[in-house]
Amino acid sequence: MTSPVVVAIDGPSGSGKSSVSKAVAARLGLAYLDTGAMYRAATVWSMETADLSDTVSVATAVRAMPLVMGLDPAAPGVELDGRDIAVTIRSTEVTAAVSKVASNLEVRSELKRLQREIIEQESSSVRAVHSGGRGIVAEGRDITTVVAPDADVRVLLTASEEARLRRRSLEVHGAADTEAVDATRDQVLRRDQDDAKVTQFHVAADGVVTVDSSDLDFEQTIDAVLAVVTQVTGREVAPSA
Ligand SMILES: Nc1ncnc2c1ncn2[C@@H]1O[C@H](COP(=O)(O)OP(=O)(O)OP(=O)(O)O)[C@@H](O)[C@H]1O
Ligand SMILES: Nc1ccn([C@H]2C[C@H](O)[C@@H](COP(=O)(O)O)O2)c(=O)n1
Repeated sequence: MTSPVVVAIDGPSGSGKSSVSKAVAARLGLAYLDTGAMYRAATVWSMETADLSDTVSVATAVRAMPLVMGLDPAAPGVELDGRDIAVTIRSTEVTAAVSKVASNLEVRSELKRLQREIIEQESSSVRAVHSGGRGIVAEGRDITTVVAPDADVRVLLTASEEARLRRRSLEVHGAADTEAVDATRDQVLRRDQDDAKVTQFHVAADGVVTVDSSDLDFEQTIDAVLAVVTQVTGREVAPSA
């Protein structure tokens, strides 16, 4: 049995955090936590049950939010009050509003508490005895610095603005021409600007390893992150099938 490992990955929008973290978790047999999905779920819940312009009302709502995070990297569901909201949280409306909710410091404090609880649970040695020594890959904007600064492996996944806009544009519009890229700027660059007021994800903190994926394809980026895991923990990763 290998001991549990915690891998923390931060980075700006479109750098590949979610897709790369999921693949890394699957390759290592670890759980996967998408903390951005938690802020998005908090936004959905606040839209439904609070006044978005009132920070106290939003914080009160989020403290009572009936959220269940799925941790399977192959199917990481998000359940709110018994409803599957995996699609809803990716809507344009939620994406446009999420930075406002994420800048509410009381919301951040509550979600940090929940995130630490999940990371602790997935990496406790008690659980490891039963699960063959799991662990977790947690990704977001403040995991390496605030939520899990003591994680075994800490990675800042970056990419140039151009690469991030192109990737998001291809994903959302199926094209990366000027018009499609321009339509993507708000959800990538404006959001980063707003998010950077409360979190620091552009520069690696001390001890955090930067992986720049600007000139790497998806598979090369996964391999680069796995190489950091091996380098830091000594854990060998089996080649993909
Ligand atoms: N190295 C890469 N090369 C090419 N495309 C990539 C690479 N990494 C990720 N992608 C693609 O870029 C898009 C954005 O990736 P992803 O959603 O994982 O980014 P993210 O950092 O989680 O973004 P956000 O924080 O906005 O949710 C996806 O379509 C993904 O498949
Ligand atoms: N640890 C985190 C994770 C996410 N956020 C905020 C910033 C984003 O705008 C929003 C959604 O994240 P995404 O799904 O795009 O990765 O949540 C944060 O502040 N801290």
